[in-house]
Amino acid sequence: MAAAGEPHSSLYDTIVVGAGIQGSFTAYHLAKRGRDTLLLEQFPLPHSRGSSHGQSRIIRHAYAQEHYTQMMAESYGLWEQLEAEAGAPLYRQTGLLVLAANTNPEFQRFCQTLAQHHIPSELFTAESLRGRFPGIRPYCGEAGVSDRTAGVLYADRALRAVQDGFRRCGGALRDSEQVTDIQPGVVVTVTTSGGVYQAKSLVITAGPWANKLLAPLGLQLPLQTLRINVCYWKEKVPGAYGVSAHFPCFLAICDPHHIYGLPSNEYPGLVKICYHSGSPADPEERDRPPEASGLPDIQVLQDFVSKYLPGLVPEPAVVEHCMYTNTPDEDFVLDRHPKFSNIVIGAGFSGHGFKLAPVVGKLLCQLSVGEEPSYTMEPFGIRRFPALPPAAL
Ligand SMILES: Cc1cc2nc3c(=O)[nH]c(=O)nc-3n(C[C@H](O)[C@H](O)[C@H](O)COP(=O)(O)OP(=O)(O)OC[C@H]3O[C@@H](n4cnc5c(N)ncnc54)[C@H](O)[C@@H]3O)c2cc1C
Ligand SMILES: O=C(O)[C@@H]1CCCCN1
Repeated sequence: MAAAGEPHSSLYDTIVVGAGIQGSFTAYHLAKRGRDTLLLEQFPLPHSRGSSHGQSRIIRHAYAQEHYTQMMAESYGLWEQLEAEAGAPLYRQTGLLVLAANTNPEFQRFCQTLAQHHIPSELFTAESLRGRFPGIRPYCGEAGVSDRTAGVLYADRALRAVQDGFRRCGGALRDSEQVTDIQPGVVVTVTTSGGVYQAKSLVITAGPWANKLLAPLGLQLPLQTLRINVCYWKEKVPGAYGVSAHFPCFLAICDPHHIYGLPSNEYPGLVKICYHSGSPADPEERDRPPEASGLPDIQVLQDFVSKYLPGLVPEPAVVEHCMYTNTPDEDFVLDRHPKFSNIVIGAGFSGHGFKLAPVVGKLLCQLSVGEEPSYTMEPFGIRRFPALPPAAL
């Protein structure tokens, strides 16, 4: 292998830009198939500047959109396989409770998808919720549906495991190398802060930096990058909302944005509860306070916690930060560049892509080797966005 700064003497089969969970899983699948693969990451690993860091993520079959529930069947199997390879637990089953007014159409779609796919689940009324989950104070007319298969993924550990798996299959991972130029062609030439590399195909999985890399390639996707406040709330009685007390993950369908939570586990005595939106932010200046008055997300969460979860102190005890990269419909972008077919793009994971990364990585791998993808790619195509500047294509 060439040292940093020297040109690689041979041609890679594929270069993957961005070692978040999506790029790392793509590289893992490519290397497993024996492809000579280089995974490039701009920051030293591990880092907390993108979207894949932190202790925990929700994993669930439950989705209002059937295409994700379908993909999750395979994703669970691939997570198990990675767990066996890593020899360390990567997730813990806790169950998930979806909460909403029983007339809510999105809630009804969750119920339908769970039933159609025979996912073990249970329906709750406000009364039965109160009986089963004394830590929750449901309002009149509220309903719940559980997904018993859901749980928590240990995110940092999972990211490390997939990168280790990639290396074990012979893949090359170079961190602290920022991609600064991409020259398309039958052979793609990639220049980084540390060297120049060539490959037959390229996969761009750059998280909130996606549009920055795509601009010189004549493409701008309708992506919005948001700074998310990841809030942890103190239990009045330690463990009352914990995994050992069988408190589940939850997703409360609220207007305009959902609120979700994970039982206390990673930080003893603290429950993670977040707002499924944030303030627009450039990933280069993520923590700069927004100029106009930002989203009142923490206030909304405080109101929710005081009304709904009486066993928690209604003020966040710890706040961490993470980035969402949202598409207008919150479906992912998994497609080839419209002009350069050997450049594949994975972007816009809209705050729900971690659990699906094993399948996303497989699909991006299939696209880059020219194989028919295993799922319908209709929801994920670039052409669904009507406002793409035609000059770009
Ligand atoms: C607060 C929060 C909660 C979430 N909760 C859940 C959940 O419960 N369940 C779930 O399934 N999903 C969840 N998600 C979503 C999930 O974490 C993301 O969808 C996923 O991490 C996106 O991964 P990514 O690889 O696309 O992006 P990233 O992790 O940002 O990776 C992109 C990488 O590309 C690198 N890069 C960018 N530009 C360059 C360059 N020029 N050269 C080299 N490298 C470059 C970046 O440094 C970065 O490491 C959550 C996200 C957040 C923020
Ligand atoms: O992907 C998930 O399961 C969660 C749901 C709520 C928003 C954040 N992501």
